[in-house]
Amino acid sequence: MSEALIEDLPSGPLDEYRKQSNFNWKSMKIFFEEDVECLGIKMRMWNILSKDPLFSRSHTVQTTEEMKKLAAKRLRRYLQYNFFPSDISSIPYKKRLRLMMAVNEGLALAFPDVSLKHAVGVALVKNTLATLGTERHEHFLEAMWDGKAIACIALTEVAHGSNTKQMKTTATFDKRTQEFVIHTPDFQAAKCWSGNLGKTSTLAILFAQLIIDDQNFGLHAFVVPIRDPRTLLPYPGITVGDMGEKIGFHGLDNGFLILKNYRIPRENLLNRTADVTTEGEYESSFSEPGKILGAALENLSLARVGIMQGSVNYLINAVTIAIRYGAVRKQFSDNGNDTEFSIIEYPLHQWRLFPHVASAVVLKVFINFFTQDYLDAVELSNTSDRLEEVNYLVSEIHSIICCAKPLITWTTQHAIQECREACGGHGYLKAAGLGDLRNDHDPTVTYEGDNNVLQQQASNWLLKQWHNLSTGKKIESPLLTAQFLANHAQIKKRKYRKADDFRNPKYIMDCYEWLITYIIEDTASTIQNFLSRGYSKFSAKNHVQVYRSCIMSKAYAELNALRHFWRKISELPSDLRTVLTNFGILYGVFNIDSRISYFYQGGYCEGPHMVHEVKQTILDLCGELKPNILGVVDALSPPDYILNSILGRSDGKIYEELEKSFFNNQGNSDRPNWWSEVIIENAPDFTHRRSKL
Ligand SMILES: Cc1cc2nc3c(=O)[nH]c(=O)nc-3n(C[C@H](O)[C@H](O)[C@H](O)COP(=O)(O)OP(=O)(O)OC[C@H]3O[C@@H](n4cnc5c(N)ncnc54)[C@H](O)[C@@H]3O)c2cc1C
Repeated sequence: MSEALIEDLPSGPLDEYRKQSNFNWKSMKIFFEEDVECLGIKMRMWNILSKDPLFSRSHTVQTTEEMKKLAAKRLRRYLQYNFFPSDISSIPYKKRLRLMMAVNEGLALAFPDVSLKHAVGVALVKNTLATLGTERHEHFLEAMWDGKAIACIALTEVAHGSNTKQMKTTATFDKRTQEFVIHTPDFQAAKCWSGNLGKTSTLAILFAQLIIDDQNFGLHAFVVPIRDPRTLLPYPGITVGDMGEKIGFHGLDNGFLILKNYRIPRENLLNRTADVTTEGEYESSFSEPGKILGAALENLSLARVGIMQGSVNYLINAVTIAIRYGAVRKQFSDNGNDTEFSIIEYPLHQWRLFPHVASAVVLKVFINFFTQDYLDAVELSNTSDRLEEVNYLVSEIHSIICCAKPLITWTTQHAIQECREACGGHGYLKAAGLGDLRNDHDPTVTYEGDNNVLQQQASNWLLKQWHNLSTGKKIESPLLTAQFLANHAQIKKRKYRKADDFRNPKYIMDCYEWLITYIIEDTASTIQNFLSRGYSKFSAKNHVQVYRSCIMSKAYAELNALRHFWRKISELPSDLRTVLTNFGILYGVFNIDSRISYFYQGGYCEGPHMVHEVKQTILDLCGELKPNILGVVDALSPPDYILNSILGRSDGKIYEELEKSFFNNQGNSDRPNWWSEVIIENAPDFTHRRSKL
């Protein structure tokens, strides 16, 4: 991909700030996009969709029914387009998945409903079939590749979401007929929330407790036909429906499902890790059934990676809108002078927004490059017969994802709200785009694992490494994310000195290592304390979540993000590296500031100096980053068609767009046809009355 292929941005009110940046934004864009082929495929897709009336962008409010219909029609058209290379199914696994992710990312930016319908109904199901299924599921997989089936993932039940082990749907083997009998015992066991299930899916990948002769072998995945693909009517034995109005993602038909002794062939069990023979024998390639559940759910982490990619893109969209608006919007002047300042000139406005731009920069680079690590690990686990050997790697990847997804989605959630407020009243217009970003992004903190629950898995993994250390075993961290703990004795001795330099990335990383080591040790000893007082392990762990484990997970996620970031930007030419280094530092110090009390509590520092230095570094950096802020946002942002915000357009013509928005708003100046129902009798006509005074 050459810079020449990236179009220049239109001239306008943003020129003044654009001129101030001292690097080539197109070179930076190429760096952010990471993979030339992925960017090419996205650009081609955007270009085609922008010319298709079915994909025209609008700011009008539609009914939920209309939005569901539109999303379903768009999904069908999208599948017909087939944006993947024609040989996609024969491309090696890792490359294939990266390309599929790129297309999904591109779609999610503009059409999140369609993208989620595709992600859960096609991509995720394909991946589940490919990784948990075997050759006997090829016909399902082929149908998915050919766009002949829309499916759904049915895991969550009415009474259980996070605690998957307690799911009550059963799949009982009937040796006589060689079938599984799928059954929903009561309403609380009804499957719910499954995307596409409400109106459109014909197949479900359904998770149920596998029962043979009254023995429960745990949660397993089954392919379950739901609706007749020719009529979209449910098969007998199936009760299925839409869950109703939600607070966002209106085009997605989230559904519920109740099965009454519904029979499926034995072969519909996804049997890569465990099978049931014709004789009703349970055969597992694992010794412990618990690990089967782990393998099945690990497969779902692909969706978590997709969520992180999408979430960072939402963050980018939000900061793009707020920064461009802040550069054009002017309020107040000094000393009666008529020349007003752009609101981006105010230190308070910079402090509210620039750390979010820094998050967008760091997290974009992190997720790009972590995706590669993730795909390497998936490839290894899918190709190796000795699955237990990749256990360490999978566990580490799992823990990274379990804290990175909360970090990224919460960061974005908070940033969108700040960006909405930073655009003042106009930010509240639907046409500003921030409201849709906020509502559509919101469930990412819940689905594919509630953030608070996921974080516990990351902190448990860290505590396990700590336990290994203290019992003389080795740290199980092939990706080296926790290797620093081996140096804990030295790390704990670190103290803040006045000469310490927060502008030095290495020093920031030292702070993080100290923080995490301190919290892990404190958490582990507090758990021991609870255990010695008779608490169960479960209860003891629950009592260290607040102020300890949660913070440990967050800090570990930030450390991982920064590590990837420093490593990757070190390969850049110096102009780009210098600019991005400062964004990385701002990200680090801003987050250290929010945890500063731990540095005092743990004796890392005393007196006011450290906190003063941290805060001053943030303020100084905000001022220093201002000349480059627009350039960085331009490098991150998608094209206007995708951003679809009247406040965030690349030409900066916000007032022209607002005017169009006011006047193109259909019926805006019409008298409402219900006017006669609301007029007030004998209301005075002030054009005919004069004051008697
Ligand atoms: C838009 C959308 C799409 C979805 N799509 C699908 C889909 O396609 N397929 C599917 O199967 N599901 C889907 N889901 C469901 C989703 O995966 C679940 O909602 C999610 O896993 C959380 O489960 P839950 O709702 O039961 O929450 P719960 O587990 O009941 O959690 C409720 C609250 O309790 C807290 N909590 C729970 N346990 C603990 C604990 N041990 N310690 C402290 N706090 C705790 C959580 O942090 C959370 O805040 C979707 C959900 C949404 C909103």
